[in-house]
Amino acid sequence: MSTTALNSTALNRAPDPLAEPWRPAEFEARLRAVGEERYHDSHPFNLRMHSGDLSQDELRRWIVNRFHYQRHIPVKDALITAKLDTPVLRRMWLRRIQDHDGLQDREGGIERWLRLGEAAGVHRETLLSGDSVLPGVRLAVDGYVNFCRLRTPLEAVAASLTELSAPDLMRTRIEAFQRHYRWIEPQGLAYFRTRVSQGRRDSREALDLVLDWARSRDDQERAVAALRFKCDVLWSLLDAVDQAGRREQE
Ligand SMILES: O=C(O)c1cc(C(=O)O)c2c(n1)C(=O)C(=O)c1cc(C(=O)O)[nH]c1-2
Repeated sequence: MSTTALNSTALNRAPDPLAEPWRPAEFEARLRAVGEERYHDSHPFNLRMHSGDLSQDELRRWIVNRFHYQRHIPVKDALITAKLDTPVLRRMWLRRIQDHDGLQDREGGIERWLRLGEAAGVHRETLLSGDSVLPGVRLAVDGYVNFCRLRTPLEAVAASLTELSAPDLMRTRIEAFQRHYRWIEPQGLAYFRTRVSQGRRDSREALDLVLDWARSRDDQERAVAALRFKCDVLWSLLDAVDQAGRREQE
């Protein structure tokens, strides 16, 4: 990611009241361009994952640290749900919480991630304790949760639009795991399989809301900036995981 790209995360810039809103197609293209430019599928750690270059320790470290992100997704979705003012919208967002938490014990995305850990030889107690979560990962996840706590519903929902790019990444990841990391038991990949269809549905719904809500140019620019910020969250998380591995090798 270039420095210019980082500096353009203009979350607090002054709005230009005279700026014309972008037409819906242009607005959508600008949102999608953010993902193409800075989604974490092109982070060096993900590239190494996909080409089979990660050691068992590195992959396990990623699973442990990514669990910190996973377990906070329903927390940030609860914060968003509290900002939505109709039953239809709250039901829509509540389903996301249920996708992760399940409707009962031993179900849902968090449980599937715990099983991914077990399939890779990481005890669920290790994941649940959170003891080995890296400081940079904690900060990145806190950043995302607090963003959704403090910003408008439009910005919080726009931040979730990284999920436009997630289903393709899930498919690449499943293939990479099957080819290069056969020591992980295949049933552990259920998390990623489930996210392909969930991510498609969630991102479609979120995109429709953002296109509908952001009518002024200022709102549209805020939505784009929110999505850039979220890309930075995912990128920083992987930076922390990547650097911990490099430190260990020194
Ligand atoms: O593994 C990934 O690369 C990845 C990325 C993202 C994303 O793009 O935000 C999510 C997920 N996974 C994921 O599993 C998930 O449940 C999820 C929820 C959200 C969100 O912001 O609401 N993003 C993502």
